[in-house]
Amino acid sequence: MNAVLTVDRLSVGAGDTPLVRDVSFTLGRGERVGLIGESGSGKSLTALSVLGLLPEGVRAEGSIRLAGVDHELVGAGERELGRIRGKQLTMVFQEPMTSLDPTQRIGDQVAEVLRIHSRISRTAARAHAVELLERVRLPDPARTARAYPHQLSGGQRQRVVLAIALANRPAVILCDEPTTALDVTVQAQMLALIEQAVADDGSALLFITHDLAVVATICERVLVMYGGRIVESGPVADVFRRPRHRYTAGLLAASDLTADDGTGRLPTIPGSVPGAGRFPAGCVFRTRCAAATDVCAELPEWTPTGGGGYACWHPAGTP
Ligand SMILES: Nc1ncnc2c1ncn2[C@@H]1O[C@H](COP(=O)(O)OP(=O)(O)OP(=O)(O)O)[C@@H](O)[C@H]1O
Repeated sequence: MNAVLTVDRLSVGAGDTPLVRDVSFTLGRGERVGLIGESGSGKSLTALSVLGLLPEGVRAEGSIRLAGVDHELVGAGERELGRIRGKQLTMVFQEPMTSLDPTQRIGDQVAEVLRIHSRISRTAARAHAVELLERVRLPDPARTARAYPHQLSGGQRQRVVLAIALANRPAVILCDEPTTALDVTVQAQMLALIEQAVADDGSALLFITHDLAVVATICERVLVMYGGRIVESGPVADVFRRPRHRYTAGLLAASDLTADDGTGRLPTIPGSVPGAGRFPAGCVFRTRCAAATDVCAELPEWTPTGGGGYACWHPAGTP
């Protein structure tokens, strides 16, 4: 595999307290990897370490390397990191207003990230910004470009953040619960956009989420964190069907990654995998779901779950 991001023995701590321990993983070009784990297991600190955005008093050790960048990211200076952030490495957070400036028009904010990293005229950047807003399917992009963040819905704001993240065709996109605050339909549209964007640009995706259905929908590989460590990793289908770590099995059993019978309740499927508890024996996960409601209507196996994601399984042997 051609690794674009290599994290090697990353440890993060605050004073003497270890928070992330000995985490190693790679992301290949165009690869979509989920990072799951209970609250406080170290997912966000891992992603923030990659961006060099750890909070005051929290320090990283180990190695983080980005293909094409000849220096180490752990301990790199603000100047070096500033050249990489927003260009090769971008992040989409859960709450779009933490990323957007409430006093600046949307189009100017998108244009700014283009101009920081490449020498293009203000006019060209503005025109490209409108194209990017169109790419994330915002209605009337030229008008949206003139709007301020408070004039958009939460889902539209998150699309703007995605447009900013995609602006410079990054090598790696880190997403930290980007769809958690959105309603089910908007969440599905956002996932489809992210999937399409990484496919178009060949970016690697690290997707942090609590929602295992989202992982089954969008990711090929998954890393499971527990107590600051990666306790299990592998292709989504393998890890979800045959979890090896007790914690992963518990996480799957507690998840709502199961078929919805239309009642809004989430029944247990008979014949489920021991330990995981909810999947039909021999089921195969589809990881290239378009994540759109209309797809689910056409194909019953693409079933919306109560958690707002999509359980993308179908019986083994079906194409
Ligand atoms: N600034 C900080 N100082 C000290 N400890 C911190 C700091 N930020 C986070 N932590 C601790 O580090 C651990 C990992 O936090 P992190 O935010 O990475 O977890 P997470 O897996 O992303 O959780 P969540 O799913 O709730 O976002 C937690 O125990 C958290 O309390």
